[in-house]
Amino acid sequence: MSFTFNELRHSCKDNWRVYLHHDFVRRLGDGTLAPEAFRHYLKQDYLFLIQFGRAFALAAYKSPTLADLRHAKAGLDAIIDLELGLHIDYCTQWNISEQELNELPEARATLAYTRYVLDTGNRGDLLDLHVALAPCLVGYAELARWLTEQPGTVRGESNPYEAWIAMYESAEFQAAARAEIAWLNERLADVPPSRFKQLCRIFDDATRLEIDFWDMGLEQRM
Ligand SMILES: Cc1ncc(CN)c(N)n1
Repeated sequence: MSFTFNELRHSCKDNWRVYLHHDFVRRLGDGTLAPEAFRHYLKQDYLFLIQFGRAFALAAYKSPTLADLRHAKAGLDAIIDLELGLHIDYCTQWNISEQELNELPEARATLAYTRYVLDTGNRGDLLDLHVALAPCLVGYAELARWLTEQPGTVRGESNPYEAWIAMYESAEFQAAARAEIAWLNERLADVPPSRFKQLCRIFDDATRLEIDFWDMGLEQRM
């Protein structure tokens, strides 16, 4: 029996839909998201991305081959250079200083999600870790594509969140997500059904933690 990423995604299709089509995402798309909710999300996402950078570094550490090591490095580059670069620019535009970012406490949703992924990677193997990382990379790439297809999505300068959407629909980010899916498809082809079931649990856990992250942003919770 051979499994694919699509089957993994399908195994938690209801939570996957809630994650991708969350109110936070819809409001980013039509430009109606409260600026304070976005600021709260931005600040927490900065902290999130730092921890995810550590998780991709853990993937590099756990990589047995040069190909795996290169794949982990590409994920780390996507987080550190592409996403965190934009975040820091964004924070400047939204008057959030570097000092404020460095003094921020982590919200519970940030702590729960990032430490779940790091713990899964520490106690499991490289496949467990990449499955825990997948909703982050693959999910944002998919939700950017979904947003661009929605008739209610406002593009251009009249949407204050235009640059955010553009970053996730960019060729570089979409390519990083496709590379993650290809890597997962190769590994999933060899796993037995009992192992696939464990991986579905990890994927669903990470997807639910993404939903909590949107909720945290929308309700500006700590
Ligand atoms: C919470 C969260 N999840 C995913 C991404 C996209 N890497 C992000 N920036 N933040």
